[in-house]
Amino acid sequence: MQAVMPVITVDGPSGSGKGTVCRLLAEKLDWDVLDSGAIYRVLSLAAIHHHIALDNEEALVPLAANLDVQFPIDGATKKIKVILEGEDVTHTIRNEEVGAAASKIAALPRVREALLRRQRAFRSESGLIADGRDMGTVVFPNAELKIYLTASAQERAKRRYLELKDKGLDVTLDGLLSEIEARDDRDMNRKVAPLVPADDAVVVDTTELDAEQVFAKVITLVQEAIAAGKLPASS
Ligand SMILES: Nc1ncnc2c1ncn2[C@@H]1O[C@H](COP(=O)(O)OP(=O)(O)O)[C@@H](O)[C@H]1O
Ligand SMILES: Nc1ccn([C@H]2C[C@H](O)[C@@H](COP(=O)(O)OP(=O)(O)O)O2)c(=O)n1
Repeated sequence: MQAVMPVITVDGPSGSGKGTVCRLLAEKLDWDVLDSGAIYRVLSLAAIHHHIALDNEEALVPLAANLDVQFPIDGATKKIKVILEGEDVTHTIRNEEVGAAASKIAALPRVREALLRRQRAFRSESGLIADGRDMGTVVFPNAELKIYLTASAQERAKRRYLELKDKGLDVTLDGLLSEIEARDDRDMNRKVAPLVPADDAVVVDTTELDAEQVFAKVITLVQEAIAAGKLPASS
C-alpha cells in the first residue's frame, strides 16, 4: 500500500508572501506545490471567456467540474505554466482584475465543492506544499504542518505595487490597497471556507520581515515538526 505523503499548508491573504515561501520550500524539500489560487483564477478567466456571470453558480459548477487546465513545467525556465483550454494564461491570470473575479466565484459553495477533488489530487509521491485560503481548514485538514502568513494591508499593497510596476503595469498604491481590502473582506467573510487560520496553524506576521527572514522562520517550523515526529526526517 502506498504511504500517504505529507502535506504542508500555507494559507493567508493576498500579498502575505505565500507563493514566494511555497516556491522556496518546494525547491528546498523537492516537493510539489498546489497553487490553489491559480485554479480559482483560471476558472474565473474561463467564466469571462465563456460569458458566464461571476455569480451564476448553476453555470459555474459544470465549468469548474470540467475545467480544461494543465500545469506543465516550462522546459526552459523550469517554472510552472498555466494552460487553459490549450491557451497559455500563465501571465494573464496574475492581474488584479482576475484576482478580484476569482475571489467572487470563490464565494460560491458549490463551485468550491466542485474543485475539491481536483485540489486533493495534487497530493503527490514526494510531499505537497499547498498554497491558498482554506488549505489547512478544508482541503487538507490533516496536514502535518499548517502555516498561516499574514501582514498589514498597507505592506501587502506595497508589495503588490512593486511587483506589478516591475511588470510594467499601470497601477497605483491606493488602487491596490482598496482592491486588497475588498478581497480580504470577501475572502474572510464568505459563508463557506472563509479565510481564517486553522486552529492548529502557526501564524507568522510577515509585515516587518523580508522574504528571506520569512523563509528562515518557515524552515525552523519544518525542523520543529520533524523533531516532533510530525514530518518524516527525510523532509
Ligand atoms: N516578506 C516579504 N517582504 C517583502 N516582499 C515580499 C515578501 N514576500 C513576498 N514578497 C513579494 O511580495 C509580492 C507578493 O508575494 P507573493 O508571494 O506573491 O504573495 P501571495 O502569494 O501571498 O499573494 C511578490 O512580489 C513577492 O516577491
Ligand atoms: N484556496 C483558495 C485559493 C484562492 N481563493 C480565492 C480567493 C482569492 O482572493 C483568489 C485568488 O487567490 P490567489 O491565492 O491567487 O491570490 P493572491 O496571489 O494571494 O493574491 O482566489 C480561495 O477562495 N481559496
